[in-house]
Amino acid sequence: MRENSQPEVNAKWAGILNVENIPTWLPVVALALRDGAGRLLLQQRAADKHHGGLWEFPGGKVEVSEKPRLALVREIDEELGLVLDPDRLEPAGFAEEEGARHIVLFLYSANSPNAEPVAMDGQQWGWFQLDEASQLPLAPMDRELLARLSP
Ligand SMILES: Nc1nc2c([nH]c(=O)n2[C@H]2C[C@H](O)[C@@H](COP(=O)(O)OP(=O)(O)OP(=O)(O)O)O2)c(=O)[nH]1
Repeated sequence: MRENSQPEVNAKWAGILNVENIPTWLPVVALALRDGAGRLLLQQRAADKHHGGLWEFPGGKVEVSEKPRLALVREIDEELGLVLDPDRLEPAGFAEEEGARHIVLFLYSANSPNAEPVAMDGQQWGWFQLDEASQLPLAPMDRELLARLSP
């Protein structure tokens, strides 16, 4: 960028460049995976993490330069040993959480009648009908998204 002789103009550009370089929100992707009986796979967050002990859709943060659905394929492989086809992930809504970090959670859905998940991080997980899932202590965004899923 060419230096501008006016200091206030330089300061304005510096501000714009800062905004571009510092993310103001954290993109997270998660999966509403259903088995052959229409049950949802949910897992419990580790006690020492944000929303520790609460139940969530499996998934995680989207890394820089990673496309959302490929980030989800990576996370599901890492967490549950399941390899998904990115083309079979359907957008299923999103939710936002204000806080020290502003999180936007993008939910995708997929069906996998014969999935055999493995808890790669030793986390608790299970298949739940929608009414059973709503009885769990869920992370706030997950409760909101669960309510919007069709039966
Ligand atoms: N993966 C996932 N994360 C969720 C859900 N609901 C929800 O609030 N979150 C939050 C928890 C975390 O702050 C963030 C996702 O990060 P992550 O799953 O990679 O968790 P992490 O252990 O690396 O997170 P952290 O220790 O940095 O808090 O989104 C959900 O359904 N799935």
